[in-house]
Amino acid sequence: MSTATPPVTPRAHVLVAVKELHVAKTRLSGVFDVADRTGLVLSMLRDTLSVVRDVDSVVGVTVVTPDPAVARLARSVGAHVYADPATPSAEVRTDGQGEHGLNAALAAAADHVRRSEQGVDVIALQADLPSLRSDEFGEALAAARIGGRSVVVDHHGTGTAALFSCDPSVPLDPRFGPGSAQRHLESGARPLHGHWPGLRTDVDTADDLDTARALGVGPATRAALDAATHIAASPGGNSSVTGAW
Ligand SMILES: Nc1nc2c(ncn2[C@@H]2O[C@H](COP(=O)(O)OP(=O)(O)OP(=O)(O)O)[C@@H](O)[C@H]2O)c(=O)[nH]1
Ligand SMILES: C=C(OP(=O)(O)O)C(=O)O
Repeated sequence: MSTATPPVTPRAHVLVAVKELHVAKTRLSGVFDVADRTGLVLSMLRDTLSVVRDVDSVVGVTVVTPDPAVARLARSVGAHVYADPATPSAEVRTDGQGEHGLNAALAAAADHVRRSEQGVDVIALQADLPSLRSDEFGEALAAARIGGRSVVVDHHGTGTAALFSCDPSVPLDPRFGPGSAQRHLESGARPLHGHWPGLRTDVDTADDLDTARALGVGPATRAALDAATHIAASPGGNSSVTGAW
């Protein structure tokens, strides 16, 4: 009789945070009206979740949100919801603590997942990755599994597309917010190197949207963009024709 320990199959749980829709994607407010902006946020979330769920070894996805419409969408595609008590909106915070609510909610959700699913890898992934491909996320996850805490820096080189904790003894310790790449690296997260343009392209501005469109966006985002009324041109971007993306 063999006494060899069977290999442990890696399992991952992905956390995706979305704030209250009425204050989401404010940097796109000069481009889309509130209804179209809300539609785009939900559509990018739908595409991001759909890709992540296709990745082998992803055993769970949790959307961290105070927003009921976001929670409904999450449940409708089989994701869990971790209720984040609404904090004062980032746009009205003047104390430099606008991201405190986000990081506290992600850390609490990560602890909750780790208590419920022993030994699972935990990843905080941006919600606005309409060009994400499952092979990119799978490769990044494999690289993260070398161990500890690691980070995929976004396409601007300043933000964080994804933060991984692939060691149950290492807390996720999220430090999202403007300039978060540097904070994650300075706090010991290992940078993951790979050609993952879709994973790195989080969409906050009209120029980001142009970058994502050039890569190709998922079907929900495509439909939202087709349906949207483009209210202003992207300064410096390709979207100079009002009404056409
Ligand atoms: N659950 C939760 N999610 C948050 C919170 N703050 C930000 N987020 C989400 O975290 C991600 C990055 O946030 P931001 O860049 O601040 O917001 P954004 O809506 O992407 O864009 P802007 O409004 O233009 O800053 C987005 O998916 C947000 O919806 C929060 O307090 N709670
Ligand atoms: C909050 C972040 O993202 P965004 O680029 O959406 O501001 C971040 O990169 O930490």
